[in-house]
Amino acid sequence: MNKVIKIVVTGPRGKMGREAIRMITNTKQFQLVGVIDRNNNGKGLSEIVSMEDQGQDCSVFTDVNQCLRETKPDCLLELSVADAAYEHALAAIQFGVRPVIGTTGLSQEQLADIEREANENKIGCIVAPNFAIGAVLMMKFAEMAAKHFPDVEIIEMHHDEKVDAPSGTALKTAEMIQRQRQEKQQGHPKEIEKLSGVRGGDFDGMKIHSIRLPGLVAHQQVLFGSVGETLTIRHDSYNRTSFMTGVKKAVETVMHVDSYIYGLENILE
Ligand SMILES: NC(=O)C1=CN([C@@H]2O[C@H](COP(=O)(O)OP(=O)(O)OC[C@H]3O[C@@H](n4cnc5c(N)ncnc54)[C@H](OP(=O)(O)O)[C@@H]3O)[C@@H](O)[C@H]2O)C=CC1
Ligand SMILES: O=C(O)C1=N[C@H](C(=O)O)C[C@H](O)C1
Repeated sequence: MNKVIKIVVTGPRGKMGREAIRMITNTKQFQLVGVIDRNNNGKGLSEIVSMEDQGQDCSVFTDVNQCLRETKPDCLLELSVADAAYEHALAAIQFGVRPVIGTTGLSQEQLADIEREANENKIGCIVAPNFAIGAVLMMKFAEMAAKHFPDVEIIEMHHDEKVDAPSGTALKTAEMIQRQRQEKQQGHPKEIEKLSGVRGGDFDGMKIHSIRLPGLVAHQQVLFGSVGETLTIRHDSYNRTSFMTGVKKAVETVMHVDSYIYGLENILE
């Protein structure tokens, strides 16, 4: 019989935190042992979120070290904001707890620190800018296409409560495309922006555009252009259950690895 995986979730009142708690509660081999919330220290989870369809109650902690010391989890599922995620992940590694980080917006330096600490301490750690399987495929397909189409623009579209722009997915997509694409500065060399920012953000010569609107969840198009043709690769998350298959896979996998992994594509068969 598989051992039960004990999990601490950060950001439990958030959109992803609530969805993840629901998934954990409904997964036999997972056990929610604590949550980390910047408010509500000492309360019970049922006092801060609706437990309608959720069975497991647990304690709420504000201090990450106290939480990890008292609950002794196997895995910390990080779903809050970048700076808190950085602090939580480093603390988890020090306690021998494996982080699964879905939070986006961490700097390259923050990610490099987490990678170094995980590898030096031989603690499994998975950072996944997007847990949706379709989004991972979109990124892989875009990487394949970039070999043949060096002209590319990324348009990511999210709900207007999102704090980081561009999205973690857009950045990861650009990084994957960069690995295959021959170096190119796109557009007209004498292009003039008559309205500042109108051409989007520049990532190694390709453009990323971020749209924020109520009604959206998480969507991305990768557009490639060539002579007389375009190719559009698009993914849509219509709700946050779309991320849960990937979260589950990452939590299961992190228990069997002893180093840092960046991107869900590296753990999918
Ligand atoms: N990898 C993936 O597939 C996905 C990743 N995400 C990422 O997950 C993260 C969370 O997204 P989402 O749930 O939509 O966001 P929400 O804003 O709904 O939730 C964020 C949670 O983090 C808490 N929080 C905010 N600031 C801090 C802080 N300084 N310390 C501790 N906790 C804090 C908030 O509490 P409070 O109410 O007190 O502010 C809230 O509970 C984002 O980075 C998002 O980009 C989202 C979807 C999918
Ligand atoms: O904030 C979100 O909602 C999402 N964030 C992640 C990102 O920044 O890419 C993943 C997904 O796009 C939803």
